Amino acid sequence: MAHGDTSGDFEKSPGWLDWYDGPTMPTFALPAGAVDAHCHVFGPGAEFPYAPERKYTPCDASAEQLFALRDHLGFDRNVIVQATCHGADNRALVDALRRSDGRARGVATVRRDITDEQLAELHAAGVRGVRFNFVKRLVDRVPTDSLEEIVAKIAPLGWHVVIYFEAEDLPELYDFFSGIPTDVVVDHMGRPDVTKDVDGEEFALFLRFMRENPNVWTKVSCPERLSVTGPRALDGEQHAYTDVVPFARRVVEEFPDRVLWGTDWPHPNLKDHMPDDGLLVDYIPQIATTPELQQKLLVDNPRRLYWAD
Ligand SMILES: O=C(O)/C=C(\CC(=O)C(=O)O)C(=O)O
Repeated sequence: MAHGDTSGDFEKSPGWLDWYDGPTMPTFALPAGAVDAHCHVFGPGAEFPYAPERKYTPCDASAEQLFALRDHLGFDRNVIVQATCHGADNRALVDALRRSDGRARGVATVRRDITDEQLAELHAAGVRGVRFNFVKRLVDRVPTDSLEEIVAKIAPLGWHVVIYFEAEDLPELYDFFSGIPTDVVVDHMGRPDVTKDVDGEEFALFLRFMRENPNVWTKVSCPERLSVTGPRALDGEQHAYTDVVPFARRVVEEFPDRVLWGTDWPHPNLKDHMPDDGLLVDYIPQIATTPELQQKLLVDNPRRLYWAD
């Protein structure tokens, strides 16, 4: 289970939970061509140092380890998302994309002074989007000021914008997000508080946001991050995270052509437990209940967004 201290000059944040070693083989057979549309690579720190401005230091999670997990779980492809521990230094991401033989696309983090040449280089490596993190514990300041400037630069490339925020911040950011002209992908359904009613005001606002903005997609991922009651995806549990299921199912059923799913491996910043990724895959049929919905969620939608060319 332990992956040792991070190599190089880095020491993991206190209490850091390492990714689950030896995940089970999922019972749910993924459809051919399935995409894990939200995962990360971390370092290795000795080769790709963590960013000085990071809010946490993870354990290493290399491209080889990610691709081994992909093959074990039965995914065909990955979308690798830049995490805040690497800041706007996309070298680990680009290295992983280049090693993937075209089987991974990326979402980068860039600063407003990025040049067209640098963007072209990222595009050639397989980057198709930029991520803006509005989760306050992960960044020094929310990127409202730089977003418009960066979007103007990436829109001509056909890229989209990934936003990560907490449900309680959506009211304040609603109009701003609604003004983004490119496709927009919201991480983890905008992190709903699942102790609240799925028919309540908070989640209704998120559903309205998707309804009013047909360019908005969302990842129905990370039940392990959102769940309060569990049960956890451990010890063979086939009905994990039941409190998150109604939220994710609602989104999949109302917006079947604008949903994505990913493992979130190596699951940064989990405090409570580290899920068995095989059992996380077994969570999928609880939220996408028919083969048609599964095909859209896992194959058709991510391919349309990331492998259109
Ligand atoms: O991996 C995720 O999606 C969630 C994260 C980490 C993250 O997004 C980041 O560091 O950029 C979180 O909630 O801490």
